[in-house]
Amino acid sequence: MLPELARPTAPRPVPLTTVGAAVDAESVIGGDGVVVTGVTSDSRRVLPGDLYVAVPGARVHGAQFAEQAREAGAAAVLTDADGSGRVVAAGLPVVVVPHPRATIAPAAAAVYGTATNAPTLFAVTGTNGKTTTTYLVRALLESLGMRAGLSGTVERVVGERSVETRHSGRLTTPEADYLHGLVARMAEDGVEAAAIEVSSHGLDGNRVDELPFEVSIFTNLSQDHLDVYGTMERYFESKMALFRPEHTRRGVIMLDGEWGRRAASEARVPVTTVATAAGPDAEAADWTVRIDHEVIARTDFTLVGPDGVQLRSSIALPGAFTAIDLSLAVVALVESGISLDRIRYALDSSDGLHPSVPGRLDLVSMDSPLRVYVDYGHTEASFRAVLHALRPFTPGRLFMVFGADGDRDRGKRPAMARAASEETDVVIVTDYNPRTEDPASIRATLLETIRTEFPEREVHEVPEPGDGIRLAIELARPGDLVFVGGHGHRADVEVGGRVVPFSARAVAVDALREFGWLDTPASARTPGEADGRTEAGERGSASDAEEDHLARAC
Ligand SMILES: CC(=O)N[C@H]1[C@@H](OP(=O)(O)OP(=O)(O)OC[C@H]2O[C@@H](n3ccc(=O)[nH]c3=O)[C@H](O)[C@@H]2O)O[C@H](CO)[C@@H](O)[C@@H]1O[C@H](C)C(=O)N[C@@H](C)C(=O)N[C@H](CCC(=O)O)C(=O)O
Ligand SMILES: Nc1ncnc2c1ncn2[C@@H]1O[C@H](COP(=O)(O)OP(=O)(O)OP(=O)(O)O)[C@@H](O)[C@H]1O
Repeated sequence: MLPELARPTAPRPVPLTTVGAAVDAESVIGGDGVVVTGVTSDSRRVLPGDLYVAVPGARVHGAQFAEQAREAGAAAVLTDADGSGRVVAAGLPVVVVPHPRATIAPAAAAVYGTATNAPTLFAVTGTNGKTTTTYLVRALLESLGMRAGLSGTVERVVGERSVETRHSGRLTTPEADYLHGLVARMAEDGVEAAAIEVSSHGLDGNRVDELPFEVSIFTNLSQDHLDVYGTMERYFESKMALFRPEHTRRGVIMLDGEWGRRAASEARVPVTTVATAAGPDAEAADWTVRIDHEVIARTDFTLVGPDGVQLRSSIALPGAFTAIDLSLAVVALVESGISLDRIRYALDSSDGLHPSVPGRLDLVSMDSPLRVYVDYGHTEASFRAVLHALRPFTPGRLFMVFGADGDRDRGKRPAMARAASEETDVVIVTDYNPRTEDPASIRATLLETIRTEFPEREVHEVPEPGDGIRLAIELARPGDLVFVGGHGHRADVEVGGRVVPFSARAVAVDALREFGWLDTPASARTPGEADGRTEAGERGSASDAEEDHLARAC
């Protein structure tokens, strides 16, 4: 059986006492002569020789799984005083610390050696554009002939190998033990640089501690996650933790808007700023982006930097925001020491960047005269950015099929409904990913805003998302465009706490065929196909161990 993707294949044994010193342990019980070769905070991922970090969580104390960890071959456990009794009872050596979650990263760094042996790491944070920008960083690196890695909402990638995030714990920013293991594997595999999505929850939960980011990108900030943070101020502060010397050497910040300006002034590391040339922050910025020409399949732009240096290029995606995301990626690479001339040469050689960003403004079929896009956006700002991008290329009606996340920031729902109503002609409200919430009440909130504030807007309520997508495609006429917001790359949704298979892309392709928009067999792209990679299995998928774990974890 192959090892997991988030583990080095040739781990080195590290004395438990060394780990104890790295985490400033209160005590190490029974650790003499014990060595560990890996670290995990999930008992279901334990491999022989591991240090299992038993974290007191919101739901359970990880020490409950000490026995299970021992049976899987754990060599020792790191936990707090509350958990240590159970570990001793399970017959394992124990390292005791006051706050186990905060010590996952230093323990993993000590075992995997990631503080000194890691690819050049780029972090991307912000409300919208993290996934997109990490894929653009990776595409740029690959266009320079560099071996690249990635970690984010869609997948974790080491060179040609990848594992989907839904099969590796589902978090955008995984736990620190996973990330350090992944970075160690990248280093072992000759990956030269990698892009990592950093969520605010990841920062709060110490998931990116001890990772030596070279450059961190701030894309933007708008309303999201207020169920957790309460105020935008606290949400902002959580993101700003990334821009401190303990996390990153430098920052690249999109200046446009109040939060961008504040991010630039409150960062505690040297920052380089980017702004749109037409915006009010252009004068103050180190780099500006000007949109030269937009067609639906391509956006041309000029990036102007210090001393007038210039890059004229294009991205094969619609929307000014995609050129902005690419500009941030270019500036981050320049800040890491890669010359702009080298980037220009690479982009000129391929006539701009042709990235594949799974589930972000994803055109479902090249062969259909009706354009249907599937997108992962689930905030007002992302709805507006994407719909503005599509509107100029829609001679007919713009349809939007969407719903809102359950168990997440309820306060953003009216603003999402407002954006959908203002920017489109026909709105179809469906369920999206209700999790444990009552889907009818989520729909009711969205519909109330639409019917009260936009009484003229054509609106349909269709609970089942597949039926909603089918209705849009059935009603559409030549010249219309259908935008499905929310599902993006996802292959499932959570309903009543159960994970149910659902692919908006697959439903859309079937509906295009059913209503006569596609005569030929579907040519729907799968994630990665457009950049030459194919299905997970062919491109070097997760190991059996990883898949097994994941099946159980889901
Ligand atoms: C609020 C939050 O972030 N919670 C995370 C946290 O949960 P928790 O503290 O409640 O942990 P717990 O379930 O009590 O378990 C305690 C410990 O026991 C371990 N355990 C548990 C069961 C078992 O059989 N064996 C075992 O070892 C767990 O791995 C954990 O270490 O630690 C868990 C283990 O890593 C995470 O799965 C969980 O994420 C939950 C599921 C979650 O939904 N998080 C979201 C909010 C999140 O982090 N989202 C951001 C993206 C946001 C965005 O931008 O959209 C992300 O980065 O993904
Ligand atoms: N710079 C940007 N500004 C606004 N919207 C953007 C920007 N970049 C991408 N988007 C759009 O925002 C939505 C989310 O994009 P993406 O998944 O890249 O962001 P994210 O930060 O990773 O979000 P999430 O954490 O929810 O996955 C998509 O609709 C995407 O097309």
